[in-house]
Amino acid sequence: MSVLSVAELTVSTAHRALVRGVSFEVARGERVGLIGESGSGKTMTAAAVMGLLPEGVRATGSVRLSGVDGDLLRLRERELARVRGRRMAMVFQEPMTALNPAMRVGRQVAEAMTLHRTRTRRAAKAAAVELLDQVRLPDPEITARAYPHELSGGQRQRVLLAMALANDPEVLICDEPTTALDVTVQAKLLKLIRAVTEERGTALLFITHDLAVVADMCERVLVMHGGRVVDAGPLPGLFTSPRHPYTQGLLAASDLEKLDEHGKLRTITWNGDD
Ligand SMILES: Nc1ncnc2c1ncn2[C@@H]1O[C@H](COP(=O)(O)OP(=O)(O)OP(=O)(O)O)[C@@H](O)[C@H]1O
Repeated sequence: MSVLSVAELTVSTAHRALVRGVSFEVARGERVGLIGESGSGKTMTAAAVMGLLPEGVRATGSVRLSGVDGDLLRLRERELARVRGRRMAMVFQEPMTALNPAMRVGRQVAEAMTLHRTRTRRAAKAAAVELLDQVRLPDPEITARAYPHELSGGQRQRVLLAMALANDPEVLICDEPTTALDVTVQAKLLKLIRAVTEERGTALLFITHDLAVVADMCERVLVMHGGRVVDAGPLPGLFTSPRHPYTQGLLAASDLEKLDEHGKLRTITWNGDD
């Protein structure tokens, strides 16, 4: 059963279309990758789903989330605010802009819960420490009292992941969550995202331009080009025997020789072994 259903999504400014007629479904607990070159419309697709489009950019079509009546694109901001962060949540590329620099991280995680009234203030405080532990932050009680600037980039991304998971959303959207991190930190965070979504049965829409990452993370992939989904299919099949010329080109520009026997791309190495 699909938990997220996007149909004929078009996102445009007054002058041009940025996303054109995109349709896809994500099943409960499924991990779906959204790939394509820079500017292909991945972020705009996610922003439309989350109702976070920038000023002057509008969406048409429909976005449905299981358990929510009606089309998210037609909900009022107040109604949408009840869904966002509760039933679906997002982790962005740059954690510093998503965190409040003047608030201790434990409190920010707790507020994600009290805002939606899923926990009382006292319960949220304890749950925040537990969440920081679940995203494998060291000394969670101490980390909870830290300010964002006191943490490393990888640790801040873990805090954002904890906030995103705070209300146990059905859908988690990650937009290039590891791009700003170095390779070993990136690998650990990816493993964590995979583990926590698997444990909770959270559906994942994972945006990246890195084919190796999507091959490791996702069960299915959508390929975007020029605002459209030009190819889609299960992994590793779509990468081991790509049919669409655009997907073939993306793979040729990556490192196809490094496909291993399971069809996984191996462009990322962790000290030579994984
Ligand atoms: N605030 C905005 N107003 C108008 N157009 C925008 C805005 N932000 C991005 N765009 C345009 O929308 C198109 C799609 O951009 P989008 O960010 O969705 O691509 P992307 O595939 O996520 O790329 P990247 O991998 O670089 O993030 C691009 O042509 C971009 O220039």
